[in-house]
Amino acid sequence: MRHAHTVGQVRAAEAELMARLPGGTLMQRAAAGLAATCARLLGRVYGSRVLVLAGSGDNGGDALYAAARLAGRGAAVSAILLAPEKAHAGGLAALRAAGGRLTSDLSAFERADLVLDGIVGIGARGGLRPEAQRFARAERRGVVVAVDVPSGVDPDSGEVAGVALRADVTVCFGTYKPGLLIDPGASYAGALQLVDIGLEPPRPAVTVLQHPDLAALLPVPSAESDKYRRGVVGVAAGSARYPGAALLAVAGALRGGAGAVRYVGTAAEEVVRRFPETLVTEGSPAGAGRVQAWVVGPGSGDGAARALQEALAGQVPVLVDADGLTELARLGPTALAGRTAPTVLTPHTGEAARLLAGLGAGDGTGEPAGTGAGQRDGGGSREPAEARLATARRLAEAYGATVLLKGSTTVIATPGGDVRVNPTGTSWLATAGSGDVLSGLAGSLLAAGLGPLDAASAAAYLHGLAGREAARGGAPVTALDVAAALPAAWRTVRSVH
Ligand SMILES: NC(=O)C1=CN([C@@H]2O[C@H](COP(=O)(O)OP(=O)(O)OC[C@H]3O[C@@H](n4cnc5c(N)ncnc54)[C@H](O)[C@@H]3O)[C@@H](O)[C@H]2O)[C@@H](O)CC1
Ligand SMILES: [K+]
Repeated sequence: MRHAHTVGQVRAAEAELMARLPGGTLMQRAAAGLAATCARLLGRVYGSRVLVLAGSGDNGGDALYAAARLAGRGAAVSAILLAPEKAHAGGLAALRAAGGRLTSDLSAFERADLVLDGIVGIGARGGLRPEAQRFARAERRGVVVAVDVPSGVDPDSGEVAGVALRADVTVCFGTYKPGLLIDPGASYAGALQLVDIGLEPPRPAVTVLQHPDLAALLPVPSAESDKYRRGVVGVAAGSARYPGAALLAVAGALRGGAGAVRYVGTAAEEVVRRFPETLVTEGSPAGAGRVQAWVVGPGSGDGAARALQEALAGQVPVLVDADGLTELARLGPTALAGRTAPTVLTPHTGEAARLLAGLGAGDGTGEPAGTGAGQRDGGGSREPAEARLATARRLAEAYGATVLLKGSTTVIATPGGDVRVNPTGTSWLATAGSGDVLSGLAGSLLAAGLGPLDAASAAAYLHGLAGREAARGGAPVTALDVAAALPAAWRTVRSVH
């Protein structure tokens, strides 16, 4: 599990630690870890060409001290100072003493075996300044190692206002920063290396799961398991207008670890023809047999209102998606007020906007917020990352539900303030119906006994891996391909232990 902390949290933890340690200790720890990673990347330090890009703050200080260590081991180190009069004095003196030299020759960037990006770290304000921008655009041959954060990436949100330096490796100090885990920042960070500098930060702002976490979370049938003990997931999806959504949600649910899938709705015949292992009922959730979790809404069209009401009235977890979300936005958060079992909402950006608009609904003061049931567009994710984090948090708190906000980096937030971001996403998943597969999958994990945060984040993780697996070699994928690749995704996470 990777934990990330905001700049504010890092600064507070650093201040607390620095008060107990001799001055400069943290920077030396950071520089030692940074130099060790650079040495590993170079293989042979002696005779290698290293270029330092040093800004005016402590990020530049880290880079200069690390470069001094490399110079001490025989690397030919040169440094470009972006603001020479404000460069870190101690770091610069150390580099000079070790034989490093200053340069203003930009071609050094292109020639270096390794570039240390110490332009700016957690002190970044706004987009990269003009004098730094040319490095983001320059050609280079060697490895780029970002110090703490790739310069130009907002450490808290992952936003890139304009350009940023693309790193092969980012060496971060004390804890990961959210911007390294969230796109677009994540795509600039390369491989992440954490250097322990003794920081003890509080509860993380953002957490990211890794393969071993998934392997520990995913259900394994025991010797006593039968299909009912493994959980039955009810899927209320599909309509005359969108029968395919029923098939896709069921396809996801069948690969989610529940012991059985119970489909309820108008597409019963198609579902059982395609997936004969499914239990089917033509009615609505109230008339169906017992389930351990409901998935409501994919392609439900006009049937969404009744299905949602009946599913919410039960005391099992309910996952609401698509037309179910449009209906929930119309009703507002009061529709969930009496629930004792968890609710999971899986909006894309357009649905999230409807849910936000729905915050005034249902309390007698707001206008109904729905913008047309049955609408299956608006799945884009161009909203800034920072806004997406805030949106997920706000919806989770206001609706008292776990919210999985789909996008290039899917964000999962709980009403209690936990936030996870999914690291496995791929743009190949931006394909019609892939959200329906995700809903079925997450509902199935809920029925199998995972809590709402774990079910939603494990589903996003597996779904992303399955998307990558299906698109292997650069082929376009369909939602059914993603569902079919889910078993491979399970095997992948279980193979790493
Ligand atoms: N505070 C600490 O205890 C520690 C800090 N460390 C390092 O110190 C860094 C933070 O240092 P600072 O607080 O000095 O801040 P930074 O060095 O990250 O940035 C501040 C400087 O960058 C310039 N700057 C700000 N935004 C910019 C932009 N968009 N484009 C170009 N330049 C910009 C500012 O003029 C300012 O002088 C961390 O990222 C980490 O690398 C580490 O040494 C570990 C310990
Ligand atoms: K940096």
